[in-house]
Amino acid sequence: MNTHTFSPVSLTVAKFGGTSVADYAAMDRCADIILADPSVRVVVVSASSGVTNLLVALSAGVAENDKRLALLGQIAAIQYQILDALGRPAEVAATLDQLLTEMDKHSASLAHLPGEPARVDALLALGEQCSSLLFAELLRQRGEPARARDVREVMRTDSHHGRATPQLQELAQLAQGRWAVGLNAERIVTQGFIGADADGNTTTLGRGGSDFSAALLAEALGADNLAIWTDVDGIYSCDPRLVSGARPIPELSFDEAAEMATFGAKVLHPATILPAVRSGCAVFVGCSRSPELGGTWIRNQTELNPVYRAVSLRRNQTLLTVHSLNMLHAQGFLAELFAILARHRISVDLITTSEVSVALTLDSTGSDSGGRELLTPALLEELGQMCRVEVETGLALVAVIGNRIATTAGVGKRVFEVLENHNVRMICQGASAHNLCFLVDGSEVDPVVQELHGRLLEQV
Ligand SMILES: Nc1ncnc2c1ncn2[C@@H]1O[C@H](COP(=O)(O)OP(=O)(O)O)[C@@H](O)[C@H]1O
Ligand SMILES: N[C@@H](CC(=O)OP(=O)(O)O)C(=O)O
Repeated sequence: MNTHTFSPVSLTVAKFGGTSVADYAAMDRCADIILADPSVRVVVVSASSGVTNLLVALSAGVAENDKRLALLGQIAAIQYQILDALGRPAEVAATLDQLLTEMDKHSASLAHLPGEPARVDALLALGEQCSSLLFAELLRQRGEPARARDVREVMRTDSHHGRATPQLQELAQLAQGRWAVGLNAERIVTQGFIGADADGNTTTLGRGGSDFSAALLAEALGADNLAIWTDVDGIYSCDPRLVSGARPIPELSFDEAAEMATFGAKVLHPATILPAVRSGCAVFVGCSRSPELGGTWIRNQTELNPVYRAVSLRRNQTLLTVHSLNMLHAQGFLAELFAILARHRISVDLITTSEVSVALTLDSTGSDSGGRELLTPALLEELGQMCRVEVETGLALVAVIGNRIATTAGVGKRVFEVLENHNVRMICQGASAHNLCFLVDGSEVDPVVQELHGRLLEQV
């Protein structure tokens, strides 16, 4: 990242993801980045890599005590590696032990009452509490005034455990009142992913939610820049783990980045862009292991606006199709359908309609399973009273992202040539200038994406 672009009075919120704080060496590299940039006053960390997954496994209720203790042991080993490298300072060691004891207590309780939402959130939140505690100590040992502060002091949410909604006004008031004043004196290290409701109960924002937390804090504090430090040197034209010809994109518009995140570019949580757009904060994505490689800047406007920018994919998609002859020439059917979905807190993602059926995918942001769990028996029963319902799982959503997609001749032909031998289950095109997307069977998606990327983005 070019540190010279920041004036001394500007404010950057920097977020470091799980791999960036995976162990002591990784955390130490993050400290280099922070110390090189005086504008970074708020540091948001995720749990060390692997810890949230282990906590999720515990939250499902591990009844066999040996197995439960083994999972706790794996978490403790990750945290103690860092604590040991820090020389086991007594106060930090004592606080870490308290957090690990809480993990033990909550996981023991969930072994008998699996999935209890408030307790699950209390358990999941402990990963970020451990990493922020250790990272603040590391910064202090590097000679930098820094304090771990509990994000629940400011990150007010509703009480919807597992997928809480931030309360923006309260968050802004609390962040301005409690954090803004002291920012020049010491850097704040805080937790992504977690928040608290008005009664002080711990909540979480959904899997991968630390980017979102950092964007919300940047907005609440009026930051100039939000830096997302991760394990890739920017946002690529496709997931580099899947497509070897994918290339980093130096500059993206907010619109393009939002589409990419929504349609599966895991490097950015889908909700990250909106707070940045609202507050006019520029977003940088770079690699904490190799900051010298630069990264992607996301801004309101970009110099280049190519038709084809990227291909994204989302696995594990669920398609809900509702059929009813009552829909024929009727008024209000869709309104009723959406009212039911809204009552069950389901946000519709893609939608296509015919005279007698509606097919839709679910917004599965923050879900590990593509939103399958959102289709509760109560919802299906209510829908079943007004129409015939079909649920298909195991699909994958592919999105071609760029500019003027809906108004450029030949886009459909180039995309669908690749799909000649595949069954396309649903197509959405036309509503957005920035994407064309379709569903295919999950087992076919890798070659489809590789070939599409090759044709649209690798051929000159
Ligand atoms: N278009 C893309 N550009 C870059 N990375 C992508 C893209 N799509 C998916 N990814 C994946 O996102 C990963 C980084 O996201 P994530 O693992 O959530 O990071 P962190 O733990 O830092 O939050 C990368 O390792 C990469 O495999
Ligand atoms: N630790 C949380 C939140 C998060 O955003 O993590 P990461 O930044 O490593 O994706 C999770 O794994 O869901």
